[in-house]
Formats: sequence, structure tokens, C-alpha cells
Amino acid sequence: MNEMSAKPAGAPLERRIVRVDLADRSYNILIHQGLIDEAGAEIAARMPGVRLAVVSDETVAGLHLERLSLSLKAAGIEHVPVIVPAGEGTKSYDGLIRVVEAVIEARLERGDAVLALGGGVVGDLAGFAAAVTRRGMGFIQMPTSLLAQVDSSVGGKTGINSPQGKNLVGAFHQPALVLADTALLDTLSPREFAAGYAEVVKYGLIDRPDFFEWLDANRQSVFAGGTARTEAIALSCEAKAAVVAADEHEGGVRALLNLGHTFGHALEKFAAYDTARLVHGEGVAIGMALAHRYSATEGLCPEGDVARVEAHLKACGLPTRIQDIPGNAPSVEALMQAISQDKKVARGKLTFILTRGIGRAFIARDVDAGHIANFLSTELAA
Ligand SMILES: NC(=O)c1ccc[n+]([C@@H]2O[C@H](COP(=O)([O-])OP(=O)(O)OC[C@H]3O[C@@H](n4cnc5c(N)ncnc54)[C@H](O)[C@@H]3O)[C@@H](O)[C@H]2O)c1
Ligand SMILES: O=C(O)C(=O)C[C@@H](O)[C@H](O)[C@H](O)COP(=O)(O)O
Ligand SMILES: [Zn+2]
Repeated sequence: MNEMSAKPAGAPLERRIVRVDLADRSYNILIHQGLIDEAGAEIAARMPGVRLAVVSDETVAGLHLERLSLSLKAAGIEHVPVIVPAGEGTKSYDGLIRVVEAVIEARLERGDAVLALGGGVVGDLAGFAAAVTRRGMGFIQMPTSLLAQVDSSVGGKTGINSPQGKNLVGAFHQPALVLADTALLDTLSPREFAAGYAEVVKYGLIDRPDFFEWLDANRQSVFAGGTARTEAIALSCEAKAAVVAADEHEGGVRALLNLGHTFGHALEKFAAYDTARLVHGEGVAIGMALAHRYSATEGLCPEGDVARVEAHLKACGLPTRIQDIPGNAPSVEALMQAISQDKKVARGKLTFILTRGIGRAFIARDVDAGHIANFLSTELAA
């Protein structure tokens, strides 16, 4: 694994830095335990005099905001909290208005910053508020879920859901700094940890087969915490940073990061963003299993690789079939309607991330909607 490591020479294994290389908007992702206590000093060193709106959800704020606030105060950073309800429903027009107005009311200036303390919901919402308030304020990510530490805090995709579908309103707005305190994951529920892990496996399935092999061998250690967990987070950030640096605005290869998402987003919409039924990472897990099975039915992906992917996801407690979502099943029509609103649709034609096997994902354009509908009917009938 050495050639894949994001560990700077001589640094202790538990303290990692990954660079996102984007010319004058480059930034660091700092990853280690206890970072929340150093957050104030890290921010003050990079953004002297900055004032902050700290956006968090009710759950995360109750657990971790006081400690962050102490660290900010110790560094002399003025800040106001903006607390929103937890859950996907907060990534909405109402949620956006609440954050934007709180930032304006607090008289924060363009040179000040919005700090997201939370999972991907808080990060996407706070980042979008930072992108549009005063035509673009500073933005800092302090991700607290596994999903946010390995994926959503990196790369600058921000936004909210619209009634028509996931993330349909948003902007690219890169953070100036990402502070991932791995110890904060100790308070995350096992279900949310597993959901975040789906986005970790995704990097292996896209184009890092040796990372998939490592995860297959070290899965239990990653779930247990400690060095293996930090290693998985750093390697995931490194994988994402490389893709984002190559294609920030998703003109090409960045679409690979959408493996499992065209199906997954349609399933989240079908579940009405009810996180009791389905959370994003679970939708991605089902979506990745579907993408592998569809690729196999098209003669692209070996059946043995499909079986390995399904077995790995199931062993992590993740769903792999549409029928694993509790409650009523969706109709093919409802799923196809949601899929037709996917942001990768070009000139009315579907784009899917398909695969020739583990670590061999590719972007398939002009995918036949009839083939997808037939495949979904077979899946729902099974
Ligand atoms: N911008 C991107 O590139 C990107 C990438 C992946 C996902 N996303 C988006 O991210 C969202 C999913 O993110 P998520 O899975 O983090 O969901 P989330 O933000 O809803 O967090 C999951 C749950 O865990 C709780 N939580 C978070 N951190 C905690 C902690 N340390 N201790 C205890 N509870 C904690 C939250 O309150 C919430 O109830 C989706 O909206 C998805 O579309 C965005
Ligand atoms: O960063 C990206 O690019 C991704 O696609 C990462 C995904 O995990 C994430 O869920 C993202 O929000 C999906 O983006 P979208 O453009 O399909 O809404
Ligand atoms: Zn995702």
C-alpha cells in the first residue's frame, strides 16, 4: 500500500494531510484525531481576522459544537452558530433561506466564512449558502460523518434538493480548508458509518482495484476504528482529490465519482428523502450493486466480480437490492422519471457509470432508456 499512501514522509500514521491541487484555489485536508481542539489555531493561521457562521445540525451541535466553540474562542475567532434540523429534508429551499439570512443578519462580510460542522447535508447546504451569499464568501469544511470525511467535504460540489430530484440546485464552491477529526466518528451510529463506507468502497470499484482488495482484507479493522480507519479515510480523500484536480467541474472523468448515483438518487427521491427508509450511502450501495448487475447483463462485467461486490457490501450491513428498502416498492415508471432528471443527461440521452469489473468503471453515454427500464422491471420482479 505504500505507493498509494497519502502519508507525508516522517509523519505519524495517524496524522495525515491530503492536498487538493486547484491552482490558486488549492487547499489541504487535515485528518487526525482531536483536530477539533486545534481548529481555531489552524483557521486563524490561514485566515487571520476571519469571522465565522458555524452551521451545524441539531444532533451534531449537541455533541460537538461546544468543543469547537472553545477552540475558536481560544484563537480569538468571533463566530455565530446557525443550527438546522438533522436530515436530508434540510437540504431544501427553506434550509437555504435559513442559513443565508442568518449569515446576513450576523453582518458577516464577503471576506468572512461559513464553517460546516456536520455530515454531507450540512456541508452541501452551508457550502451553497457560502457560494451565493454576498456572491461568494469563504467556506471551511469540518466533516463529522464518515461520508463527509471521505467524500462530500472534498471537491466543492454544494447544493440542495428540489422537488424534482437530488442536488438539482447548486454550485461548485471549493472550501479553503477541510478539517477531518476522525475521533468525531466515535459518536456516529453504526448505520451511518456503514452508509459512509459505501462511498469508500466506491473509490476501489471505480479505478483502484488494489484499494478494493485492501478493504476486502481490512474491512473489520476499518469499522473498528484506529489506524485502518484513518488509512481508509486518507486514501479515499487522495482518490477523490486526484479526480477533482483533473476535472473540477465534471466535464469528463469526474462523472466516474457518480458510480451508483443515477440509480441511488432515483431511489432516494422515491423514498421521499425519508432517512428512516434510505440514506444517501445506502442508495449508493444499492446503486453500485445495480450498476454491476446491469453491466453483467450487458455482457460487460464478469459475474464473479458482481458476486464479490455484493458480498462485500452485504458483509458491511449495506443493502444491495431495491427490495431491501423498507415499505412499498417503487414502480419502474417512477424510477425512470427520476433518472430522466439526472444531471448527466445530455441532449435527452442517459449517461451511466458502468463497469468491466472491479476497478474498471467507465462513463457510458447514450445509454438506451428501454434497456434500463427492462433491467429495473426484472430487478423488481426478482
Ligand atoms: N458534495 C458532495 O460531493 C457529496 C458527496 C457525497 C454525498 N453528498 C451528500 O451528502 C449527504 C449525505 O451525507 P451524510 O451521510 O453525512 O448525511 P447527514 O449529513 O444527514 O449525516 C447523517 C446523520 O448523522 C448525524 N451525524 C453526523 N455526524 C455525526 C457525529 N459525528 N456523531 C453523531 N451523529 C452524527 C447527522 O446528524 C445525521 O443525522 C447527502 O445529501 C448527499 O447527497 C454530497
Ligand atoms: O464529487 C462528486 O463529483 C460526486 O459525484 C460525489 C458523490 O458521492 C456525491 O453524492 C455528489 O453529491 C453527487 O453529485 P451529483 O452531481 O450527482 O448531484
Ligand atoms: Zn455520493
